[in-house]
Amino acid sequence: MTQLYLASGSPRRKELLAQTGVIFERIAAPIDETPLPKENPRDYVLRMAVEKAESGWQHLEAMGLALKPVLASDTSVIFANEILGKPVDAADAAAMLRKLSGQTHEVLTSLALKDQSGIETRLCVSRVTFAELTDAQIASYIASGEPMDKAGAYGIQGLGGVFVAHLDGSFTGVMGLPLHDTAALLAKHGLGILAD
Ligand SMILES: Cc1cn([C@H]2C[C@H](O)[C@@H](COP(=O)(O)OP(=O)(O)OP(=O)(O)O)O2)c(=O)[nH]c1=O
Repeated sequence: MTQLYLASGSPRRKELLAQTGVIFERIAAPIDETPLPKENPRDYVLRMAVEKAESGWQHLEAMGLALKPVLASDTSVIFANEILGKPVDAADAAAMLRKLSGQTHEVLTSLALKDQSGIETRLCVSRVTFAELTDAQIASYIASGEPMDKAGAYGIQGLGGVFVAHLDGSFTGVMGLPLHDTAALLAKHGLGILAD
């Protein structure tokens, strides 16, 4: 029986949550992902997860589904205090990858768990250092199609992993769902993943 709803359309989040063995269903959680003027990146990613979880909860209520906890998450790449979301086109992806080349950036992944008692959040912060990328490498990476639906225009779990010279943080967090933080949050709400 379903223990949890995942308010996400991300195939990465589905795959990562499935690794825990929790029995879940995915639900829609449409929100407006536009940052507020001068919004701090940490505030932004936390607000996105909260809005996705609230939207998912409303969807459950509207569909008459059982009110089980709703988990949502958001991933943004932050470089020089700028929020790099998903690229809008190939030129945008190339511009993002040129910025990240040879530099260290932060990947922020937020979690929000909504249930009848309220909503709880967590923030996972990772630091990722990219190797220097040539224009030819950037062009061939974009031609692979991998960057387009990913924050910061790369996927650490795919071909983009070859750009990552160093990671200080959570691999699963960078990929879209930090499993250590997720397990801790779920355990607090009675959804233990491993026996204590
Ligand atoms: C940095 C990075 C991001 N990503 C992905 C994870 C997320 O799916 C995406 C960031 O976009 P998000 O807006 O966080 O998520 P989403 O729109 O894909 O899914 P939903 O809002 O429905 O949950 O970037 C990777 O897959 N690998 C990476 O290394």
